[in-house]
Amino acid sequence: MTAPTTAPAKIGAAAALAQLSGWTAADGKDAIEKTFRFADFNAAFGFMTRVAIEADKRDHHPEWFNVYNRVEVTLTTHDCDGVSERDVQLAKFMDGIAGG
Ligand SMILES: C[C@H](O)[C@H](O)[C@H]1CNC2=NC(N)=NC(=O)C2=N1
Repeated sequence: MTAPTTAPAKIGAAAALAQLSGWTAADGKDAIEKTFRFADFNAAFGFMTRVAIEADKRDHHPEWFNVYNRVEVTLTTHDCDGVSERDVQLAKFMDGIAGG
């Protein structure tokens, strides 16, 4: 794990969504959300495992909820109490490995 040394700048959900596809703004807090669907639990959990390893390397972790083949993800940055570029980068990583 590599801890970031400076707090990230808050860019807000709208600025993040302008750089992403399939993500939406969360209700009630500055965060972005996406629901990923996979062929089965094995594929969903494989995705979560790959994301978990990368997220820990980045010291930037998702909120998520999994049932069978569905993974609901919420990204926000606690360190700036809103969406930062770190969320955009993690969202792009997830999109890149999710396929489809
Ligand atoms: C101490 C540790 O570096 C911080 O709490 C990290 C951990 N993971 C994190 N994850 C997210 N999503 N936002 C953060 O601000 C954050 N901060």
